[in-house]
Amino acid sequence: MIEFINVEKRYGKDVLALQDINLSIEQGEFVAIIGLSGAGKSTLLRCINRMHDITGGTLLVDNIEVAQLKGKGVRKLRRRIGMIFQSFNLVTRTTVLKNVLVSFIPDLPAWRKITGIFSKEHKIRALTALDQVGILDKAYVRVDQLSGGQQQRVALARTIAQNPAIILADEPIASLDPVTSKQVMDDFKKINKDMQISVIMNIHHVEVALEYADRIIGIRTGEIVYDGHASEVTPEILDYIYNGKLDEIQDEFEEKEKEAYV
Ligand SMILES: Nc1ncnc2c1ncn2[C@@H]1O[C@H](COP(=O)(O)OP(=O)(O)OP(=O)(O)O)[C@@H](O)[C@H]1O
Repeated sequence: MIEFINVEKRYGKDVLALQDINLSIEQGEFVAIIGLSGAGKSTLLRCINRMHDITGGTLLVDNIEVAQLKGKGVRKLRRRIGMIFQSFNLVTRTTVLKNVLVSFIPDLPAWRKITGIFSKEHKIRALTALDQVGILDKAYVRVDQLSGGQQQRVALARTIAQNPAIILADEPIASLDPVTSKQVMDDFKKINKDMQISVIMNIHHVEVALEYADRIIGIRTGEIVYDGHASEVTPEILDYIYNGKLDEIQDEFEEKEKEAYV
């Protein structure tokens, strides 16, 4: 469970990125965070795994106060929390399997780290993760030979191979076309339902958020202005979250999607 209690995040003295954040996310939820650019979505996500430090309030992950953790504690926290980025963060010159195996490096004894020899168990876990996202047949293919959607699935396999309790996804489909986006979102949904992994996702595509997430959190200038079930989100609520600019944003995305097809 993730709990934000009166959380505040400032960057320097002047930028108040998050304020009065009170939130409780149970294990196994699929949550989409929506809001205008600059509203504070990434900041909220990145406070959970301590990529950013909060500057006020309390943030608990499974009853552990994240701000109190030191080196080893932070590493342990991050083993429980997978992170997926828009840009996939893969080593493209090497194989899919090697990219997934990389997630085991922190678990290896020193001699294995040096020789780069992974155990049979690690290989089985990596191949199982690839199977779970439907790209087992690509295990020995170089990443740079895959499509964007396939690369995002490799990133997802690398994350689930760690056996995380939570996956944070920061705009995971922003650089994908609509068809590929759907495949990747289906993977997230499957992983969430089958493995009970919590998924907390920042997403610009409102209609995708409403289709896939169970719960929507709307952020506007650093504050939560909506927190409820996806089925209860009305056009008025969206209008408020997006400060009346939703149509503008949708047009912009449609343009970008057209470009992705070219
Ligand atoms: N490292 C930083 N240093 C200073 N200000 C920052 C930093 N990161 C974010 N901010 C500011 O904090 C606010 C929230 O930014 P954040 O990136 O969390 O928004 P966002 O909703 O994720 O936006 P986007 O959708 O464009 O990614 C913005 O005003 C942003 O300029």
